[in-house]
Amino acid sequence: MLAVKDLSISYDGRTNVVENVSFQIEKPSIVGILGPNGAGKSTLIKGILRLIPSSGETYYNGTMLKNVQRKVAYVEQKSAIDYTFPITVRECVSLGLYPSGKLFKRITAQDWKRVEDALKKVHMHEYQNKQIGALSGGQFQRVLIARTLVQEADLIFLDEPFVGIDTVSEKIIMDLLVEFRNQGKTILIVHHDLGKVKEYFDQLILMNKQLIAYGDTKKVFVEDNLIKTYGDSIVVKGDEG
Ligand SMILES: Nc1ncnc2c1ncn2[C@@H]1O[C@H](COP(=O)(O)OP(=O)(O)OP(=O)(O)O)[C@@H](O)[C@H]1O
Repeated sequence: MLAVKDLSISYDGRTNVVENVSFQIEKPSIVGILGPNGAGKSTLIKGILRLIPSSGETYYNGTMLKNVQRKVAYVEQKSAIDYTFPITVRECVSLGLYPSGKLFKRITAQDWKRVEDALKKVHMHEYQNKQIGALSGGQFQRVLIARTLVQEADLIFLDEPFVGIDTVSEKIIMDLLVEFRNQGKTILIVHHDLGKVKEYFDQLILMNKQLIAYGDTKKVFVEDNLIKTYGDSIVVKGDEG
């Protein structure tokens, strides 16, 4: 279970961009984090992970999150990643073996087998010796998901993983995330395409600096909450399509 309590984050020490956010994810789920541009979605994830200073507390299965980092994976927004870094696909995935950054630990044959198996899962095995810079956006996102698989993370944070990627990659990733959820993992995804929300997410967190609503998608993804989150201009689609 993930519990976030009273999380507030400010970049300048004066104005909060995330304010007093509290929520709980009780069971293994695929959770969408939704809100307009600048709502603080990426900041919320970084604050939960303590990548930036935040006030408040975060627990995973009753333990403070910072004490279970081995079990937590984070795939940042594509725009924040340096594609020119000279590293092959299999080396990139192997970083998941030692998330604490012990780069020089010897990687055993068994470890490489795990890397290869993970690459097969995302249909990227034949690219394993290519440089990451040679991949398409969707292929690279699949490699990053393979890295979380190798890490054996139980709690996975993905920031806009489907932006600018092909539909084949999106389907491969989504199928794997469903498999992860069925194995007991929880995945939180910053997402902005409202069209696929009901299809993709078990639970939602709606926010606009403050939390608007959270819980089961069926209950939360309703017109009233969407207007509170996005404002009156939002066009809410009915169930017919
Ligand atoms: N490193 C930073 N320094 C200062 N301000 C920042 C920084 N990162 C984000 N902000 C500001 O914090 C607010 C929330 O940004 P954030 O990126 O978390 O929103 P978001 O909901 O993820 O937006 P988007 O959907 O556009 O990616 C915005 O006003 C943004 O300008």
